[in-house]
Amino acid sequence: MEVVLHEASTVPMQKSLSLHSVKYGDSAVTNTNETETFLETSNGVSKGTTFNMLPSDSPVDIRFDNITFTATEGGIFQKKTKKQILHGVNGRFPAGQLIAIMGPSGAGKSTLLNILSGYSIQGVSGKVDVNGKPRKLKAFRKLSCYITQDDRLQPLLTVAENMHIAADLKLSSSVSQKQKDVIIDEILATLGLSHTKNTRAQGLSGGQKKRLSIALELVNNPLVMFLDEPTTGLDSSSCKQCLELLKVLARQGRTIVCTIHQPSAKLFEIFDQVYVLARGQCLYQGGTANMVNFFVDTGFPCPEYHNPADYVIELASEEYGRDRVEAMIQRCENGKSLKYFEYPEKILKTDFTGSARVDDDSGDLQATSKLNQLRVLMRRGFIKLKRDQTLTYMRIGVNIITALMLGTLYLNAGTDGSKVIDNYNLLFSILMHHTFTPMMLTILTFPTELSILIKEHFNRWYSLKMYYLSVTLIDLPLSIFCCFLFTSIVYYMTGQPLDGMRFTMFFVSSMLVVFVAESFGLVVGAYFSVVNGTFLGPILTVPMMMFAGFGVTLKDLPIYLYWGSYVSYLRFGLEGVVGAIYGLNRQTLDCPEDQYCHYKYPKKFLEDIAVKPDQFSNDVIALVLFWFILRIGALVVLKYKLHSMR
Ligand SMILES: Nc1ncnc2c1ncn2[C@@H]1O[C@H](COP(=O)(O)OP(=O)(O)OP(=O)(O)O)[C@@H](O)[C@H]1O
Repeated sequence: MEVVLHEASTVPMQKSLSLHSVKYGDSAVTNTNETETFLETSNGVSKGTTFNMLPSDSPVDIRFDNITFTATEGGIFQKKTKKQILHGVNGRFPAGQLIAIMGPSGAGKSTLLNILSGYSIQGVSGKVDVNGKPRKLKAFRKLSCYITQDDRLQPLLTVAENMHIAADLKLSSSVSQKQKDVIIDEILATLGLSHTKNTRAQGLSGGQKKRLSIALELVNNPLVMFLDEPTTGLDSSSCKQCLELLKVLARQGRTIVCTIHQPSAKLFEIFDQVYVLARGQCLYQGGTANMVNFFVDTGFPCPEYHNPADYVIELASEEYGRDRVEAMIQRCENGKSLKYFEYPEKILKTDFTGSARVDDDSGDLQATSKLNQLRVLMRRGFIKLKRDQTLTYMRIGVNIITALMLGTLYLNAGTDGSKVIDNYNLLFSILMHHTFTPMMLTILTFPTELSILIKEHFNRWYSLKMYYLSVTLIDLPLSIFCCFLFTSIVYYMTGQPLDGMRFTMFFVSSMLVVFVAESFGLVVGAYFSVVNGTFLGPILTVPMMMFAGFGVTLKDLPIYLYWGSYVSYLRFGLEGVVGAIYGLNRQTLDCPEDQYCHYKYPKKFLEDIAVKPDQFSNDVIALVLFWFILRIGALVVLKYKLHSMR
């Protein structure tokens, strides 16, 4: 059967093809045994390709009434002010249509898109109906997806790997690997990405990245797609390809809503329906072709040879005065009027029987089990770790170089009774290394992950807890390896006692300090930007150093500041490593004949610095508690952050 894309004015909904369907995930893969030619275009990505995924459920019709959005402005210590962005807008986005939300910069396009997709929930009032019933957000999220303006892809993974990870997370476990491969191949072929399968996402062109972003969300066959400025950054040919592809997807019965800035006349024609915003109010809603009639009806016709898309933006920007804008808002009744829709009787359905999924808010948001999410995220994490060789080698290299430097600087300080203070300084330097290296690495790298997390989490790829657990686990092997390497080199070169027990205590204390510092970095990185985090991380670590007993010993700490030693994880780390080296009844230290050895007796040294040598188990418990609390803290901060952004 040949399905040819119709003109924008016709309304071909989902075709009834002779199909056999394979149920997968939320939807169905529907295989036709005939070729569909979607687009009559020479440069269209889909010409002659077979695209067999049709939505399995009834199409989704979105209607919104009296939508108002009020933003709260003002920082933590500033007076809060309210700013109304959307002013009671109304509208209807029927299924099977490619819809553009247009308007000048700041008109409220992204705000409206965010509200309709369910991404923005705070400060919103009004009503959104899905197939005639009030939208159930959980159910709606299960059948929709949001594609952000910036391409939030995993740059180190190839196109095929990105797709397989998406399929493994977004398709039910009952779908076999073979079926997933078929789905992936089909999507990539349709989007013209088959030849880039083995290219890493970072090596794709802007248009290919955009198509990959769409491909990833198509994996579970959503009925509704929201795209924020899908053509930004693309050349005119790529823009056309991208919009034509979206039109194909719309024609199959999906509701596709995009925000777009100022399309050329050619691009504008591709859309079925336009929704124009001017300062948070609806200026026009209806068929693309009818917009010119609308201008005539309001008494402000579009000048001859003028692109209607340009004209409407000029109008909305008030280039021809505010009164024209007011007249148009009134004429389209702020989006209530359906007069300018093409074939309103056909597309503006009122009978929505048989669309069960729009009501189904039962079960988890994610398609697969928690265990599967963790497994897939760990797999992705290890691939990234392996590919990000610069960072991985840098981490190993920094540990080796720092260990060699400290080893050379404090050569044999561990056995020499005249160098006990030097050795103490070394122990503190080691803890500084274990604090700053992992903390700064996390503060610098985590915020870049955050944008991908926000997109994937909103699109229901995985739960936040599983993502967080994977982040925690993935880094463990490399952190342990680096710490072991560092400890072994420093310990041996500086002549610390070669005793298995002492070495183990030393390594365990060091390792726990690394884990705590990493978790602290995660709390900071989850909340603050890279710039603020880079400033705050070290600043907040300085009091920890002060209260650890370095510089001012714990004995000399003023009583009113003693509490500080309990909140400083470095204090427990220092106690652990000092106990490992000078505790366990260490014998008298060697003292060179020509030297004065004030701390020849380790016991005296421990007394002077007020460190109890028998506290190792308490130190471990305290550090594990810090680790645990900070990890939970970072999860809470992340959850808050994801929630507050909505
Ligand atoms: N959370 C918020 N707090 C304060 N102001 C906001 C908030 N969200 C949106 N705004 C303001 O609302 C207006 C509309 O923003 P929006 O991002 O929706 O515009 P837009 O039409 O998508 O613009 P552009 O095309 O430039 O992306 C802007 O002036 C923006 O600063």
